[in-house]
Amino acid sequence: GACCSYRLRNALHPLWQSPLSIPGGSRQSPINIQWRDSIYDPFLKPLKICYDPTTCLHIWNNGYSFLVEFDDSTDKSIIVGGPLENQYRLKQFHFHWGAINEWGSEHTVDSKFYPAELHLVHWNAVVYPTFEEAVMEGNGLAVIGVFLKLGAHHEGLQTLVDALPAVKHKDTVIEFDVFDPSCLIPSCPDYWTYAGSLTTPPLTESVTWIIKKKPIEVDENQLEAFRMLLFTSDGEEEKRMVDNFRPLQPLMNRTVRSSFQ
Ligand SMILES: NS(=O)(=O)c1ccc2oc(NC(=O)c3ccccc3)nc2c1
Ligand SMILES: [Zn+2]
Repeated sequence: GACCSYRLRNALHPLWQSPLSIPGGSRQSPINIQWRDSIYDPFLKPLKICYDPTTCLHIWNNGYSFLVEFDDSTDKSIIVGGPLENQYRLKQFHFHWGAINEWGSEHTVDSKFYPAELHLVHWNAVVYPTFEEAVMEGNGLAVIGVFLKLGAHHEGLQTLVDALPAVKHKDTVIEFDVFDPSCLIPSCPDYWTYAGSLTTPPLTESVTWIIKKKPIEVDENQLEAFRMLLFTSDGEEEKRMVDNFRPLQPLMNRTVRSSFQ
C-alpha cells in the first residue's frame, strides 16, 4: 500500500540514506495539507511571537541547509499560545528549497509545492533542561513553517542573502549579531497545526508543526542566492545545495487543525 511505498521512498531518497527502518513512523513530516480536510478548532489561540534580535548568534552551513542560530540560554526569544501548552524558545531557523521554482517546500497545500519553506525551530525549555532532551519528547519542539513564493523583493531576507557567500561551503560559519526573524513571518495570523517529526535525521516525532497559511514573497535573485550554496566542503567536488527537502510522508490517523474558518 501507500505506506510501504513511502517507506521504500524514504529509504531510497538520496539525501536521507536513513536506515530502511525509520522510527515508529506514525507521525512523520512533511505532509500534504488538504485544505478541505483540515478541521477548524475554535479553541486554538493566536500564536504570540516575541523575538529579541540581539539573541542572534551566527549563520552556518551545516551541509543540509544554512542555519541562523540563536542564544537560547534565556527566555528572550520565545513563542507562546497557538496550539502550545507551554512557551518555547527559539533555537535556530533554516530553509528548504528546490533547484527550480516548481518545487522546494517540504509541506504542500492541496498538493501544491512552493519554491521554498522557512522553519523556525523552538524547544520546550519549561519542561526539558536541554534542546537535545526536548528533541526526544513528543511535546519537545515547535516549528513554525512559512512558505516562500516568487514575487516582490523581500527587504528583511536580503540581509540574510547578503551573508550567504560567506557560508558557501559546508561547515563554514560567520557571526550575525542582530536579526529579527519576525520580519520573515506573515502578519496574517492564520495557520494549520498537526503533530509531526523532524524532517531530517534524527527524524524524531517531537514536533508540533505550526504552518502559516499565507506565504511571504521573495524575488528570483533571492531564491537563486540559496541555490549558490554548496552541500560540499571547500576543496571537495562542488555539489550545489538544492532540493534539500524530504519526500511527503503518510498522514496515518492524524488530523490537521486550522486556526481559521
Ligand atoms: N527540518 S526541521 O524538521 O525543522 C529540523 C530537522 C532536524 C533538526 O535538527 C535540529 N537540531 C538543531 O537545531 C540543533 C542546534 C544546535 C545544537 C543541537 C541541535 N533542528 C532541526 C530541525
Ligand atoms: Zn527544516
